[in-house]
Amino acid sequence: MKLHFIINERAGNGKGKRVWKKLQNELKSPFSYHITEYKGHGIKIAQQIVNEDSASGETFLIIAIGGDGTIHEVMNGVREAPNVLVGAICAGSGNDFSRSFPTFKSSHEIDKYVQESNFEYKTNDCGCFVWNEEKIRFINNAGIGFDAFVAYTANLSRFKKHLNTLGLGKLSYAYSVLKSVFTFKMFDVIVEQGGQQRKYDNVWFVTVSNQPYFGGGMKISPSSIPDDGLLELSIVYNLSRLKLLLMFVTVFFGAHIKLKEFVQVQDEQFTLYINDEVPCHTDGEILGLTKKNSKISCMVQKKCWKAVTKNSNTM
Ligand SMILES: Nc1ncnc2c1ncn2[C@@H]1O[C@H](COP(=O)(O)OP(=O)(O)OP(=O)(O)O)[C@@H](O)[C@H]1O
Repeated sequence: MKLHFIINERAGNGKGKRVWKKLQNELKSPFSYHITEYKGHGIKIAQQIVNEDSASGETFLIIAIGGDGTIHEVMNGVREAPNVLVGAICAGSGNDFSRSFPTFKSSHEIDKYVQESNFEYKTNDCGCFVWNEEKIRFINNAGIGFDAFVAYTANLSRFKKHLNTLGLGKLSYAYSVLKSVFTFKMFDVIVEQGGQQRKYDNVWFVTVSNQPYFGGGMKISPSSIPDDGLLELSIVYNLSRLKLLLMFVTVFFGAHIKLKEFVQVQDEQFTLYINDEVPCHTDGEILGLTKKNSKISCMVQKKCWKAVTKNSNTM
């Protein structure tokens, strides 16, 4: 099996580089590797690998080394290519991918997986956000509002870099939540589902989930399963700033679902209508701001990618 690595050396404030350096020296299997040089580069590299290797008909493995953003880019480059398996070594700060999908932890695991003749994988769904007429895929979740605002604040934060340096990267999201609670402006949204429309006022965020976790371990959508052909849309609205802060404590345990200000619906597709400028993200990567009269379609893409799975006690 051909083995490719796509590495974001900057992920986790340099953890990507450290992880790759160690792995590179230890790997016994032949491999090719590609270092990302700018935001979005991971998509182009993955596309290029797929274009070059698909013709052979041979199965090949692409391993992303980085955080959720790097894995997100690799997935958007691979798309529905049938003979590609996707794996990851988590080297970011949030690493929500690793909470629902198996990841490699060592060169030994990778060597063992590649050498197996009967490599195991699981076919999963992903979500799609139609943004400016382009379909953007997400593996973990996509969101509009406060969670995107927090991701934006976290990505710009110098404090995040300091926390990463101290090995406390997971705290950076909590810090950004605290800061954003006092600055974020709530918005109104109309959700269309199954031909019915419902309006929500004073919304903090709308999150569409393919797996339970977001923001570095918060269990926003406990019932989400990445291969059930469905997405879960969660809305938090009409909540005071103080109660929102309390909610972010309960969300680590999934207890927030009992709040009357939390609504969740499940379906294959949703359409959102928004009239304000609100930040949006897919897998924590900022897409931009909605505009006046924005219409965002969101749908599941069933069983469209293959994730490496536990194999002979290796992972
Ligand atoms: N060479 C590079 N220079 C600057 N940005 C890069 C480079 N390579 C990748 N990126 C971008 O860095 C961003 C963050 O990457 P990633 O999400 O992997 O790490 P992280 O933010 O540390 O982890 P997490 O998302 O799990 O918190 C992504 O938007 C990615 O496109």
